[in-house]
Amino acid sequence: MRQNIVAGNWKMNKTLQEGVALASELNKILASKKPNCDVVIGVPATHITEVVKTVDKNKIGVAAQNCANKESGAYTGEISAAMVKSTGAGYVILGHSERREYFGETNETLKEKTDLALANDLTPIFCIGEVLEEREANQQNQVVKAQIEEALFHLSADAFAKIILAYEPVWAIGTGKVATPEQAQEIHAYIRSVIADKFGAEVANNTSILYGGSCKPSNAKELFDNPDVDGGLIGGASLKAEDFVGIIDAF
Ligand SMILES: O=C[C@H](O)COP(=O)(O)O
Repeated sequence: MRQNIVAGNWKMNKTLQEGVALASELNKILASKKPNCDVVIGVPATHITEVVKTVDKNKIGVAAQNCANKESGAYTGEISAAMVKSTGAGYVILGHSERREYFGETNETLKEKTDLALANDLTPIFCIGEVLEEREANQQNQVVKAQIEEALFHLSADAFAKIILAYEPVWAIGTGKVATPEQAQEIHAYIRSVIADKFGAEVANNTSILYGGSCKPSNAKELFDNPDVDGGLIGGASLKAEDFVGIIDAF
C-alpha cells in the first residue's frame, strides 16, 4: 500500500557525536507522538550503526545515502549494499542529484546499485529530477522518464513495487526556491503515469513518490496535500529535530 513518508537526508553533515545527539532528540520527540507517516533518516555511513542503536526501529527507519554498484572486492573506499544491510539500515538513498553531479553516477550505475540494494533487502529511495536549464526548456517530463526507464524499467513489477521514488528538482535543492504545489502535483502525477504504463495501475497507485527541494515546516503541508505527493525527502530542514518534526506533523 502507498505510504506517506518523511525521509531526512543529512548529507555530509554532523560528526558521529552530533548525529547520535540529533537522532536521540528526534527519537525522544517521536516517542510521545503517533506520526501519520513513516519516518526515515538518511545518515552518513559512519553513523549508521550507532544511529540504529539510538532510535526506536518501530518509529524511525535508517537509510544509507549511497551504496556501491559492485558486490564486493577491490574497490577502495566503497561500501557495498550487503555492508549497509549488516549495519541495521533498512533503506538506501540512490541517485541523489549530488551523487549524479559530483560523483559521476549514471542511470547505468544506478541500475546496478538498485539491483544490489534489492538483492540485499534494502529499500531504495530512488531520486530523479531535472536541472534548471531542463525545466526552463520544459523538458522535465522527458528527463524524469528517461531516469526511471534507464535505471528501473528492467525490474519486474514485484521488484519495482519495493522502491520509493523521490522527485527532486535540482533547482530547488538547498536554494530556498521550492516547486509550487501545482508544479509538484503535475510532475508527480506524470511520474505515476509513467509507472502505470510500464508496471500497471496497481503498482503505480502503491508507489510512494516523495518531493524534495527546500521543503520546510512552513511549506510541507501545501506540498503534501496534493494527491500524488506522498511525503518528502528533506535536506537542510532534517538537520534540526524541531524543523524535521514540523514537517512530519504536516501529515
Ligand atoms: O535530499 C534532499 C534534497 O536534496 C533536498 O535538500 P534541501 O531540503 O536542503 O533543499
